[in-house]
Amino acid sequence: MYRILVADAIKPEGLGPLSEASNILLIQKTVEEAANELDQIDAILVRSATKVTEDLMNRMPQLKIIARAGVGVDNIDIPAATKRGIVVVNAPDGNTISTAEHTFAMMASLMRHIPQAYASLKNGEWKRSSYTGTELRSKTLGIVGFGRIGGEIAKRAKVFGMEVIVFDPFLTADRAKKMSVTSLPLDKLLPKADIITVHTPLTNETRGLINKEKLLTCKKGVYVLNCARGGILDEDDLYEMIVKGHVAGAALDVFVEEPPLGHKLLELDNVIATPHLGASTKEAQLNVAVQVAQEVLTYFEGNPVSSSINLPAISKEVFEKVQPFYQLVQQMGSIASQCMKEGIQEISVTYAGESLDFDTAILTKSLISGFFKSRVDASVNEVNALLIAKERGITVGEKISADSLGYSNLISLKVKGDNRELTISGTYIENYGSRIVNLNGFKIDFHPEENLLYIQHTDKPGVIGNVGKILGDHEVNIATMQVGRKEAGGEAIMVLSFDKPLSDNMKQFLKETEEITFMALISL
Ligand SMILES: NC(=O)c1ccc[n+]([C@@H]2O[C@H](COP(=O)([O-])OP(=O)(O)OC[C@H]3O[C@@H](n4cnc5c(N)ncnc54)[C@H](O)[C@@H]3O)[C@@H](O)[C@H]2O)c1
Ligand SMILES: O=C(O)[C@H](O)COP(=O)(O)O
Repeated sequence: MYRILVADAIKPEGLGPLSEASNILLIQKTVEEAANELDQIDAILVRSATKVTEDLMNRMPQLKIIARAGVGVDNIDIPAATKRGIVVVNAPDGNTISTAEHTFAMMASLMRHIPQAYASLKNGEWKRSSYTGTELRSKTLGIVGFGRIGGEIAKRAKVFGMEVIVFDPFLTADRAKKMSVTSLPLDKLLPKADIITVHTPLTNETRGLINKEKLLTCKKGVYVLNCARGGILDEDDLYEMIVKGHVAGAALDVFVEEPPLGHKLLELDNVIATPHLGASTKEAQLNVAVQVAQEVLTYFEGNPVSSSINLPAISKEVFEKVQPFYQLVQQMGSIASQCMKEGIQEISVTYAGESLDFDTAILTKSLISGFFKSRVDASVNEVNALLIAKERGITVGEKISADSLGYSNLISLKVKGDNRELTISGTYIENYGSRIVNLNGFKIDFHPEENLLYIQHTDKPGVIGNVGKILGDHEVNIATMQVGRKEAGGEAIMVLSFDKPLSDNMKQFLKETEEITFMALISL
């Protein structure tokens, strides 16, 4: 049973797939309320309110996945999660439209003094001339951070007859052209814009990105908006620039400290604000809840997630291509690890075949995690597998080969240890499943089952029969048996599978067969 803590207000209607799963228990409590059961929690679902710190992770030793029902992950300590092998996922586009619409509503409200006029009217006043506004048409809008939300704002601004200039260091010329916006460096954008709106994530680079020095380069009378994250616009500097009259007004949905009770910016008449409402629509909340519920379910079903922050992101199309090989590579890694109980120096993986024509990095991570699972105490998965390999001084390499030896796909692994080397190749055959087709240079063909025994021996009459007899004498039922050899009378291998795990004692009995040169019990 997986225990999932829903620590913030996430729309229950969107969590249907999780609440319906028989192996999942949803616990709707804050971190404080769940203090006594944190050590049993497998997943945590949050919005921006709960801070998922390293300290909290230390109190949650079973935690496997953190799901952010929204975009910004600045409330989650990603490096700490990565180190512990905890997957972090978010809902990258579920609230894009809502936030873009909110920003636009804030912009119109700011320019037309709607909140101030409304408050005045409610107060029994009728001050028409005090609230003369400014049109949006023909104004230049500067968008800093031109991702999903920035892009949606640009589309709306164009319809309002605004000129749109943008700054985003990662923006391609192609996307700028497609979106009909002018891309400029920040120092060129700031003096040109009548209104500036920021839509970057909060990172070390963007914290204080728009500060006093930058605001002084803007037009006198500029309007600024922050519906992204508190701190991208430096709050103290903004306050000073508004008080001095250089900035005409600001619209803020987010603050460094939330709630910003008693904040000096809120005392200014030309600052309008909302309590972090960008994503607060019925639609966005349903979208983000559905997205993270699906991701968490996918994760607990043992499949690769598609919107992970600390794993390479994969699209639905790539996900479908990756999925058949995902378990195969983990099993190959695990077989190699259990056959090589010694210090390892190098692991190299080769991918061949047309059906592997995608970024195979996720498969290599899955393979390495399979390799380490039986070796390290720490929880190991695709998130921290490469880190664990690096910490242990193991070189991991990945290559593509044109030669798939007639298979539609072929994944080959070579592990170099202190004393010996091991090679293993596997393929995935549609409607047939995973097959191991080569082990240590021996052609073989077996399905990686749960309980396996690998035997290397001299090819002599009677050896196979002897192994069968010893197992039979001890009432061990062989489910399948595959044999392979390079040449008659040379070295040969057997791979046997069983319905139940084989006891270590059996290994002792089998060792008495002098032709056996190597043996490994494998459990997958
Ligand atoms: N107010 C709200 O309720 C609300 C809702 C959703 C998102 N957000 C915030 O809005 C941010 C943007 O969301 P999005 O969905 O558009 O994300 P996104 O990832 O699609 O876009 C962010 C853009 O910022 C750019 N960027 C990164 N560093 C930059 C820098 N130093 N200078 C300029 N640009 C930089 C990136 O290249 C990217 O294009 C989120 O990170 C989140 O913090 C707030
Ligand atoms: O980053 C986001 O998705 C927004 O800031 C929304 O935050 P919320 O889920 O706390 O409303």
